[in-house]
Amino acid sequence: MKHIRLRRDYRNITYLPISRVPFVGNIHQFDKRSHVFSSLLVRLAKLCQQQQEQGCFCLWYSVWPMIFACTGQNLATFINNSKQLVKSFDYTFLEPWLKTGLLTSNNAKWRTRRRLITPAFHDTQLLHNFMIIFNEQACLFARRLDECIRTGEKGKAFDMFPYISSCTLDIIAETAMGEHVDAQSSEGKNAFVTATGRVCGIINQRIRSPWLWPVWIFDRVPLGREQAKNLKVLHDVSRKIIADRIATFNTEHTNSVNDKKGTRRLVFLDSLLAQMKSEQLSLDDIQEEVDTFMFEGHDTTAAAVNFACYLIGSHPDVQAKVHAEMDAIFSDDRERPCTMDDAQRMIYLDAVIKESMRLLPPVPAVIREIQEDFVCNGQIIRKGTTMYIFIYGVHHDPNVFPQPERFDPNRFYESTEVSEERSPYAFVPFSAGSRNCIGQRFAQLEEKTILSTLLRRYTFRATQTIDELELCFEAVMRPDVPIKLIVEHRQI
Ligand code: HEM
Repeated sequence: MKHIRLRRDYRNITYLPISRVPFVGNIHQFDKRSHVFSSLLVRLAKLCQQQQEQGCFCLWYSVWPMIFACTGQNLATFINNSKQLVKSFDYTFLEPWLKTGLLTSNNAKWRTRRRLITPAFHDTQLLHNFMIIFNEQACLFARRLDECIRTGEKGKAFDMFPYISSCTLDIIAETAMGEHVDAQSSEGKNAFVTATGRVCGIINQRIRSPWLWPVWIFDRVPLGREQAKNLKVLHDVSRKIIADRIATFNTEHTNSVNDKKGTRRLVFLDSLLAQMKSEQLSLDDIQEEVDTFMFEGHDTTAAAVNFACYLIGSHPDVQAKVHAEMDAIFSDDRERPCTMDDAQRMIYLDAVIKESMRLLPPVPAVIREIQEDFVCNGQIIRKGTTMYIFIYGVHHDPNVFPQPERFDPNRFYESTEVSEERSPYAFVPFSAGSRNCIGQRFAQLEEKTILSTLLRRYTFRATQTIDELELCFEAVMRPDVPIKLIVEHRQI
């Protein structure tokens, strides 16, 4: 009965030109190949932006409806609604690793945690420490690229992603836990680094494979056992680091706060430990938040930097402008660390980063479970429905971004009337509302530091078109075909 009522309620948004089979829904059209399924979503988003007022489409996972919101206008009606902040079933796949940390928790627990953790992301002393870490790791990354250019065949294209990913992993491990995991120097020999990469891969694979969703099946198959083995490595490491930090916290904490040249840099973990007593956080509570930062703060920024390098490398005119901005800020100094002031002066690079995240958003969708009936642009959405905030679709709405497939940083650079009139929900790479990304400022500073370090030294040349990348909408967007860039030293 419930299904019949839902079918009636959603009939206006299910007319799209793909057929639905009773009790199967659209499952038969969900291609196993992630990039093929992703391009179906892109096609449907385009159609509903052209033809519909509601700006959303519905796919049926058997008898369960999944609604994809594809315009900023329909996000506005529910993204800020305090009753619609609950994450969907999909996030339970993260729980074996993150338990119920900030990303996966809901309701009262999420509210308390968000209140506790937010100040750490606005702490100037912490951000200052983080800038030092960003710079150290970005320089190490540049040295690795130098080596690559020196030893590789000159002018040969290669995949930069593994280098970028090790850099962002080193950064998040040091800023979250104060720990050097040496992803950039250990060449895959560090068990923690290997386990992080493997667990992220397994989670994505499980999301794509419905037969692995039931816990009682997943725990018994080789993939589930492999995840458990790798998670043990991750949990053992983060638990030991936290325990060690607690043991020395009381004595060293005062030094670090009072003396900026203290022996140890304050990191997120210290901020949580400081609240441990007053807010009665347990060791488990702290561990789930540290693990959450490790997950959310590593792959997302790596994808963002990778896509930005690719798009810069595909547009020589844009690259020339970024180079000119770098020269204006740093003149010909390739080594000076990037400061907060420098980052603020990178106005064009800022527009390039934003336009990259519009065209290729690192998180292509976020998913909520509707908690009570509500009306969105005249369309009733029922309690229990899975609602996708389809960030990729929203960013490609031609009514807001004319010629949406064109990479044009001027959309964010020149403050035109159009951009001022744009809805705040038309560009949401970090989601929006009270459940947005807590690490947004951190990520922007990290990206600017890494990109300015690279763009002072190198020129990128892309060798593929966007279509050739075969984009896959997973928890973090990834190209199915690795992005290959030619990296050369800049001629001064
Ligand atoms: C370019 C990089 C990043 C992008 C594009 C990004 C994007 C997002 C998005 C879209 C969400 C909403 C997720 C959802 O509702 O399911 C989110 C949440 C979150 N992000 Fe990020 N993120 C980035 C970097 C970071 C970093 C560096 C950190 C930590 C240091 C971080 C920590 C978090 C956390 C903890 C949440 C959950 C917030 C909550 O539910 O209250 N993110 N991020």
